[in-house]
Amino acid sequence: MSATLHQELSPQQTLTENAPAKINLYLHVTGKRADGYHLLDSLVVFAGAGDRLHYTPGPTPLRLKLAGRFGPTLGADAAGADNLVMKATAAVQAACGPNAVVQGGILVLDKELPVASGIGGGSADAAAALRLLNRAWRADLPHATLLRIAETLGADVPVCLASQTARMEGIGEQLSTAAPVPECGMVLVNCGVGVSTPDVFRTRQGAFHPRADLPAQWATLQNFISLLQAQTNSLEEPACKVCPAVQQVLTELEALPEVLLARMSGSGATCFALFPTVQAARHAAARLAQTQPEWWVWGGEIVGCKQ
Ligand SMILES: C[C@@](CO)(OP(=O)(O)O)[C@H](O)COP(=O)(O)OP(=O)(O)OC[C@H]1O[C@@H](n2ccc(N)nc2=O)[C@H](O)[C@@H]1O
Ligand SMILES: Nc1ncnc2c1ncn2[C@@H]1O[C@H](COP(=O)(O)OP(=O)(O)O)[C@@H](O)[C@H]1O
Repeated sequence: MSATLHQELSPQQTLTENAPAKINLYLHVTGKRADGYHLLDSLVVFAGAGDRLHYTPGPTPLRLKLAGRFGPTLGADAAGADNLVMKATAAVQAACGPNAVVQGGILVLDKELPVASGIGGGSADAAAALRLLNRAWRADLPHATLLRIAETLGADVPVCLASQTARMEGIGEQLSTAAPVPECGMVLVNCGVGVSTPDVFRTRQGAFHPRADLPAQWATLQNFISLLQAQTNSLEEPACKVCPAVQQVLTELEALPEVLLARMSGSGATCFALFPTVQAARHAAARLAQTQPEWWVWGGEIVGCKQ
């Protein structure tokens, strides 16, 4: 957060929610609905990387300020009603009962995740706003109500609400529990080119991929990686056509020492790689950040790994 914003906030009153990046470890397009939306099957995890949303209650109206590395990318216009944070805020307000204490004040979004990049930053922000204002305004909306609101905000918002490893099907509304993934490290890389989700879905060709057969528990890290290697991201090939830099990112990730798997997340362009340890991932990220200083590179942990 910038020094100016810090001065506007009173730290004692400020509440904060993390908005972790969503990573699709595999993503199969399994079919297409009559309305043109594609059916998906995906194993979703959350990374230690993320945006942060801060809220300091105060007089109405409620304002949103953008900060962080990618705040300027989102643009000043994006601090209005179109921002998913403000849409989530309006939805919580509309659902509040008479005992809630709805206030104005200031929301500060520390935008640390690249925008329109396949890791659901906007969805994570919306989910963080739902959790944060439900708490701050003492709205006490049950999880089921928040989930219904989340579905109206975007296909990835429901899975971001709990921000825990989950299997995601339908267009994102069908969530089921998935076994915690074995402890490992992750690197995320974005080449700085925003990729349009509709363009990628339109470019996809060929047969649909089947629903994956997942075990109830992961026996070992090797077992986990082997199963992921047998899956794919159905959107990787079309994304490479829309944005050829994705292939370069994948090639660089595959060349890193100790890498176990490299793949694109969501509709791109962010790609991830898995490593045997968090330390190996951090070393690999530091190395890549040196050779590709223009890229956004992060290395660290997956949230909620099996210890
Ligand atoms: C692909 C995923 C996988 O997690 O991640 P991201 O790349 O966004 O991170 C999501 O399903 C993205 O869902 P969402 O973020 O809501 O997609 P939107 O941008 O609203 O969709 C834009 C357009 O893409 C197409 N679309 C989207 C989702 C889907 N399941 N089928 C589609 O055909 C539709 O043409 C839609 O109008
Ligand atoms: N808080 C937000 N953060 C990012 N994008 C937002 C936000 N609010 C609205 N948007 C819009 O949502 C679109 C998708 O953003 P994002 O969630 O980053 O994509 P993806 O799911 O592909 O990573 C952006 O192009 C942007 O215009």
